[in-house]
Amino acid sequence: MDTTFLPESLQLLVKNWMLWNQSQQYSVELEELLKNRNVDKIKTMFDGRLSFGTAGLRAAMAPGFKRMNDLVVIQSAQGIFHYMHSVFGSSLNTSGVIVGFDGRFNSKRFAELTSSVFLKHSIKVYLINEVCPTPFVAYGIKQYKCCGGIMVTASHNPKEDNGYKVLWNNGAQIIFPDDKNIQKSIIEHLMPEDGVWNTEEIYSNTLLINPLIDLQKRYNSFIDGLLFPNLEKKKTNIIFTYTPMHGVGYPYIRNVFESAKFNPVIVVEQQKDPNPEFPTVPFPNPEEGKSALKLAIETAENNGSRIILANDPDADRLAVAEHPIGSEGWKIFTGNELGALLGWWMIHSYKKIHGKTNSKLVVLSSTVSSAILKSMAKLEGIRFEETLTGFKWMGNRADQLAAEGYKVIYAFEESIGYMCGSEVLDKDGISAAVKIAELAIYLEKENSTLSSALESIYNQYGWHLSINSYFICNDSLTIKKIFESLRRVNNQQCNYPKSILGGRYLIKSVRDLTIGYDSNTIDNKPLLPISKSSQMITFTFDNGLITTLRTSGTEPKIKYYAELCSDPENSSDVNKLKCVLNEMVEAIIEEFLKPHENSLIFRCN
Ligand SMILES: O=P([O-])(O)O[C@H]1O[C@H](COP(=O)(O)O)[C@@H](O)[C@H](O)[C@H]1O
Ligand SMILES: [Mg+2]
Repeated sequence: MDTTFLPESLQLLVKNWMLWNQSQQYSVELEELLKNRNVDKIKTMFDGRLSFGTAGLRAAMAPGFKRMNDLVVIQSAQGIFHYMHSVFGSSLNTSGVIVGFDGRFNSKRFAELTSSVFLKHSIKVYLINEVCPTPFVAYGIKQYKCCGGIMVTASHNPKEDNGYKVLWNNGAQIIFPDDKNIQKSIIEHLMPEDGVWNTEEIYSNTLLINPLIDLQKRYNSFIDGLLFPNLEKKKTNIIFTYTPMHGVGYPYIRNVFESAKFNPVIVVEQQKDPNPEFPTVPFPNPEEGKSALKLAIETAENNGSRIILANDPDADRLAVAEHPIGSEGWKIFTGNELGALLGWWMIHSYKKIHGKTNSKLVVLSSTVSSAILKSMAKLEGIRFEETLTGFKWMGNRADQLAAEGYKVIYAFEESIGYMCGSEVLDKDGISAAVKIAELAIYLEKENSTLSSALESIYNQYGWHLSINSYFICNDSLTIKKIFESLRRVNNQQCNYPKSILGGRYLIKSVRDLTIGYDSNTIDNKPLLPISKSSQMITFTFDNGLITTLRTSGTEPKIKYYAELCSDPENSSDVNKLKCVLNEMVEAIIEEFLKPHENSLIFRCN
């Protein structure tokens, strides 16, 4: 193949990739690109390497070192193996690793290649040999005392993408310094080792174990321990409709509901089996609301069901919709609202089982999530902590807190991610579905619903109104320009905006986690870790509104989050609060992000 038209450094990268790659599919794609002499595209695919973002490695499946493909998977697995070996030594052989995969194109193949790399080094591999939820890998690490785990998934991303979540021996996703050390180790082990391409051999290797049946049993007993005592779950008029969104969830939900003695769910027939084409949804992301839940709503209405449970395709997130009796339509709970409901229920369940709360209990949420959990914790005498975005932060913090003698009973993030208990140190859409179904049944017995329980929670702990959304932006220069225009650096000093709407709402403080500045701390250093490779600025206004603008670590998006809270004692004027929130969010978008000027792509629903 002719590569001479490429700049020399890029030529070398493409040649190396061709030399090491043995996958027919990706060579054909590369040939096509070379034939078309698409230098810019080739540069974006080859120049650099995939790095660990909010949830591991994630990219489109295509040739190149910056894309997901067989070679990049082998290189990543080799990097992980060698780093793990340097940390755990020979105990890695016996403790081993656990590997899972979702139902996307190539996921199984990537999991087999990963297993092959470890088996070549005589490391025990627990390969979950059916598509499985991401939380099963997190749970399995702790159960089998593995040195780590890998889940091949791109969760809710478009069908062209795939990804690689890497978890450490504590059962949480990797963070600094392990992510940086693995990245370094990958670069030191780029050449595929002998025999790793031959995935057929893995199935005759005695070090390969399929733990699924045993793992499922153990997981069911974990769920048993989470259940609210003495709640008769079969005696209910509630029928739950469930969709796994063409992903992995259905057999697992069916199994867990049966073992926890719920009535079976009604499943959305068209979406019940894994399908990498995600044919019935524009985006396989239950966070998208109505557009993603259309078929679930139809199924529910045809079956007299008034509650929908939806997992994202790797079943680590949960969306819920309710059609309260007598109301006009469906209420799709936001991630924050569901966070409040589950938080309240986890605390309430704890009190029911143990009599009362204590100061060693902790709840966690990410810094872009609603402060409702913080407000609840304060009134309930429980410790609260916030972390950066993504469960890798909450999982690891929960682990540290456990080592300090605390008990983390719940963690959540606004992007419909929930961790009930701390046996799974990651978000888990299956246990969250069980807990929310249980709450709905409990409330039914009290003549209440999820929607009215939410209202009571806000009346008790203060109203917390939030608006979160995003713009799509595929151009990194535009993103840079937007955030630079917010910093307006002059003489090495940042000049962040001081107000919006011509001074109507004043900004009280600014935290910039990209450059490591916080106007609120004595030394101006933020309390949370900084990340130079992603953008994230938080503004706090003098009326209490907190807004964060950040770039996604999993998709080409600029996300914005805003919340305005009322005092628990003074929550009467909710409508006024809503108007102020809407007005401010509109102004923040127009003045800070300038979507038209910057050609940002609006969300489609
Ligand atoms: O895109 P980002 O960086 O905002 O990240 C998004 O996706 C992450 C991974 O979710 P999943 O594991 O289901 O893909 C979430 O942890 C995060 O809260 C969410 O904002
Ligand atoms: Mg997911």
